[in-house]
Amino acid sequence: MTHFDLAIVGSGSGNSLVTPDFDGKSVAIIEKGLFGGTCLNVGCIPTKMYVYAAEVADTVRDASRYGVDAHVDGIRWPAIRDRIFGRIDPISQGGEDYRVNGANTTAYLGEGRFTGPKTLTVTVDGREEEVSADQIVLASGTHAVVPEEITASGVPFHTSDTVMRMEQLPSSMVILGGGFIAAEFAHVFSALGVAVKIVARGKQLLTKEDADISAAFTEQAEQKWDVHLGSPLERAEAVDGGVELTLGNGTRVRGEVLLVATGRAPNSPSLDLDVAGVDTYPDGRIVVDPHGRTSAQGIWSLGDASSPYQLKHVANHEARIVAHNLAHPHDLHSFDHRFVPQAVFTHPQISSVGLTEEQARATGRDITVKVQKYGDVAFGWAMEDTTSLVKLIADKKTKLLIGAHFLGPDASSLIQTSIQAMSFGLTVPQMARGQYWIHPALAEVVENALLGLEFDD
Ligand SMILES: Cc1cc2nc3c(=O)[nH]c(=O)nc-3n(C[C@H](O)[C@H](O)[C@H](O)COP(=O)(O)OP(=O)(O)OC[C@H]3O[C@@H](n4cnc5c(N)ncnc54)[C@H](O)[C@@H]3O)c2cc1C
Ligand SMILES: NC(=O)c1ccc[n+]([C@@H]2O[C@H](COP(=O)([O-])OP(=O)(O)OC[C@H]3O[C@@H](n4cnc5c(N)ncnc54)[C@H](O)[C@@H]3O)[C@@H](O)[C@H]2O)c1
Repeated sequence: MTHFDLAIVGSGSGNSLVTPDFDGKSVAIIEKGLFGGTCLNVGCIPTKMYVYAAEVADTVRDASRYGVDAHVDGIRWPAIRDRIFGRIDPISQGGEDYRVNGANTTAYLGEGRFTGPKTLTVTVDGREEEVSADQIVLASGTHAVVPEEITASGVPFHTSDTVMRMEQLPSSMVILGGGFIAAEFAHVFSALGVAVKIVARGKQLLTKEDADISAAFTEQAEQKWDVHLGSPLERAEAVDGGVELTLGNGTRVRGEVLLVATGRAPNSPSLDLDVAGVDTYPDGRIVVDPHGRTSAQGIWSLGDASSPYQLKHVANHEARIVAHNLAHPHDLHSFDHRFVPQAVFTHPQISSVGLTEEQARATGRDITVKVQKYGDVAFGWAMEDTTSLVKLIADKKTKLLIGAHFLGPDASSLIQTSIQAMSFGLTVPQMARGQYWIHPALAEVVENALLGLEFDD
């Protein structure tokens, strides 16, 4: 058994816990998969690199609207794939090497599980190694969940872990799920020329978004993709040249390749947490207090493993808080989950922060709502935009923004002023008229939305 000052399970956000506070102390990093975790290897980073390529293709296809004639001559999938992973894989490998050869770090490249209250056994190349530590951080993330109808059927399928490394582009793809991953990959693969068919059990896509955003997105999606909503999956079969899904309403949806995007669940079951006295919620999420402490003394958790948000910026924030708390036990900082934004990098792009209109009304507050079209500001004219919108929701009494929702180009960037105002308590009048808005930038759509919110005085 080797004893450490700190042991970390998971090299995603967990990797950033090795701060200068641990110089001169011993740290074990336990990682069973690709070093750097989900975001770097199979999540945010490669998906957005594909999204960018998809947008280049869409821009070319759309060029004639502006009097610029152009067309896509071809999509070189291997070139796109190899460019993306040619950049990412060395970063992952470099991160691993850095920890393997670190002055105060020991990397255990295998699966860890608790075999005692502060003891983990890690299986490395079939060998069992015991690691104990004064403090342990569980940054163990989540994995893709695949419905039993798919696993039991034996049909071949991809998840987000594998689909980006396919050998060649299929002619068609069935995507099961109507959430973030489904929406992003539908955009990527359709822009790259694949016929996309979406099967989602909800009545709309992205049902957790504000109802206006979800409805507008679903309407646009139905114009581009073959979308099947509101009927559960009944069975899956391998057919000549691909996979066929049969839905509860009898519809059959067939594609060369199946991508399953039906949510992600915590990796906690494989950690034998009960041995260490670490409590979990029924969904497997590790229970933590606002400082990141689990129910077991000296064991902490952060990121997807324990957070209500499966988002990298939240995992990064929580890692910063836990890194501080590990070194400053008498000055504990707390997670700030007041205004957590999110963006779906699909087409059109979507972003949100705060309450949906439905949630805002449910609080009983007197609210004011403004929907502002991109097409009504100068830059929107330049873009010939007819479908993009901003929806702001404010509390009439406090004049504070309580929700912001964007659907359209640059949604993930345009929302930042709203996040900032909500985080720092700026009122709508302060935001709208207490600063300049560059003319004729697209951000004027936010300025106009703010000016459209109505207050009594
Ligand atoms: C396709 C996709 C796209 C995404 N895009 C975005 C995006 O654009 N923006 C965004 O904010 N978020 C995005 N996310 C979510 C984001 O990737 C996660 O929120 C983030 O990676 C969570 O970080 P983490 O450190 O908590 O967990 P992870 O990065 O998942 O790291 C956990 C690590 O722990 C390891 N591990 C688990 N159990 C054990 C064990 N027992 N022993 C040893 N090692 C173990 C795993 O192998 C993994 O490497 C995306 C996710 C996916 C799947
Ligand atoms: N841009 C981003 O920030 C980004 C991008 C991708 C993923 N993520 C994170 O990763 C998480 C996982 O993404 P996701 O799209 O897999 O999950 P999700 O929760 O966003 O969507 C899951 C979808 O699958 C459906 N579903 C669940 N079980 C099903 C079943 N048995 N049969 C049919 N449909 C079923 C749900 O109704 C839902 O539409 C997201 O919640 C998000 O936090 C973030």
